[in-house]
Amino acid sequence: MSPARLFSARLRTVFEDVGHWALSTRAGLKPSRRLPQQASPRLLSVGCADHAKRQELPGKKPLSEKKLKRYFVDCRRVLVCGGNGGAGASCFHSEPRKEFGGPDGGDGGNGGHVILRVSPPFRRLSQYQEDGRQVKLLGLPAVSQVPVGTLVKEGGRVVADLSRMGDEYIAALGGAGGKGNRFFLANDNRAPVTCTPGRPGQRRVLHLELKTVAHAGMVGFPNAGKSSLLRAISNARPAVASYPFTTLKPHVGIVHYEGHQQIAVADIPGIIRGAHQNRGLGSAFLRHIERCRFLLFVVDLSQPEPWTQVDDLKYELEMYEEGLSERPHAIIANKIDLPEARANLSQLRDHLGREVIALSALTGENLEQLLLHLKVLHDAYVEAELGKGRQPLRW
Ligand SMILES: Nc1nc2c(ncn2[C@@H]2O[C@H](COP(=O)(O)OP(=O)(O)OP(=O)(O)O)[C@@H](O)[C@H]2O)c(=O)[nH]1
Ligand SMILES: [Mg+2]
Repeated sequence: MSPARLFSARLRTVFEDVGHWALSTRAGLKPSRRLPQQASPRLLSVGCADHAKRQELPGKKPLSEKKLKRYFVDCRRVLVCGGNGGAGASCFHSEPRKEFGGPDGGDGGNGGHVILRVSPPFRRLSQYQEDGRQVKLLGLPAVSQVPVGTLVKEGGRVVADLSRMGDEYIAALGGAGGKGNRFFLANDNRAPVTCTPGRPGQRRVLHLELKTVAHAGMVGFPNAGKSSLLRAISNARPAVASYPFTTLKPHVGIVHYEGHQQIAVADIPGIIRGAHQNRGLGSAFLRHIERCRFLLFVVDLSQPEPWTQVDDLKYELEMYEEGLSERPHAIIANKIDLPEARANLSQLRDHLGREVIALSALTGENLEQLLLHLKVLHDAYVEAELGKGRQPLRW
C-alpha cells in the first residue's frame, strides 16, 4: 500500500498501512452530529420497527465494506523522522557608519521532535527554521494525535503505553542546530568565517498498536447479524449482506446514554470453527476480541441447535487465549422475528442455563434490553477498574 504522508512540512512521518481499524464510522464524534441524538433519549428510540433500515439518510447510498475499510486503522508501522537541525550561518554585520560590525551569523535552529500525543483533534505544528540568519530560531515539534490506548513498539518491544489523555511520547528527536560564525568569535579570531551544519534528525521505525478496541466486542459466526445489530444501536454503518464474511475489518459504534455517557461497541468480523488455527478470516480478529473489555456473543437463533454456536465461539476464544471466554459477557440471540427462532429460544436458555437476550436487529424488537444490559456490563467494568486504582476507558 502506498505510504501516506502525515506531516507535509520538514518533519516527515510516513505511515505504512498494516491493518485497518474502524474508529466510529460516523459514530457521532463531532458534537454537532451528536447533539440531536442526545436530545432524544436513545433508550426509547430504538424499539421502532425496521430501525436499522431507517437510519439511512434519504438519498445517500450506503458505502460498501470495501470503501468503508479504507478509513480505519488499528495498527500501523510508521517511519518517524525528526527535523534536521538548521545550518549555522556565516555572515558579517554591516550598516552605514558601521561597516565592519563583526561576525553575525546566527545558529541554526534545532530540528523539531516528532511527538505522539493523546489529545483531541490533530493539529499540525511542524514549522521550524532551517537556517540561522542573524537571529536564533528554534524548530517547533511536530505533534501527531494518537488515540487513547496506543502502544508504541520498536522491534517488538513496548517503548510507550499512551493510555491517558495528554500522554506524550517523543518518537523522534530533532537534530541539533549548527553554529553560526558569531559563535566562533574569540579574542584571537575577530572575524571567523566558520559555521557548522545542523545534525540530521533521528529516524525510527515504530509500530503503533491500539491496545483497546472498544468497551464491548461483538463475537459471533458469520451472518449472525452483528453488523445489523451495531447499525441498530449506534450510528456506525458497517455493511450488511446475506452472505458470510461481509464484514472484513472491525467497526466501532458509539452507543449514547443519558448524562453524556458513551459505550463503544465493536463489530468484529465473523469467526468460525478453527479460527485460532487461522481458518476463515484468520486469528487476527481474535486479537481484537482480546482488546475488548467485555463481550457480546451474538447467536443466530434461526439456526438449529444455536447453543453449539456459543460453545464453538467460547472454544475458539479459549484456544486463542486462556480465560478469554470467561471475560464478562452477555449472550444475544438475534433474529427472534423469524418463526423458527422462537422455537429455539427456550432450548437455548435450557442448554446455557443463563440469561439470554433475545432480540431482532432487523425489527428493533427488544433492543432496549440489550442497551440496558450493555450499561450494566459497562458499570461493572468501571467499578472494577476504579477498584484496581485504574482509570476506566472513556470514549
Ligand atoms: N430476519 C432477520 N434477519 C436478520 C436479522 N439481523 C440480521 N439479519 C440478516 O442476516 C444477514 C446477515 O447480517 P449481518 O449483519 O451482515 O451479519 P454479520 O454477523 O455482520 O455477518 P458477517 O459480517 O459476515 O460476520 C443479513 O441478510 C441481515 O439482513 C434479524 O434480526 N432478523
Ligand atoms: Mg458483519
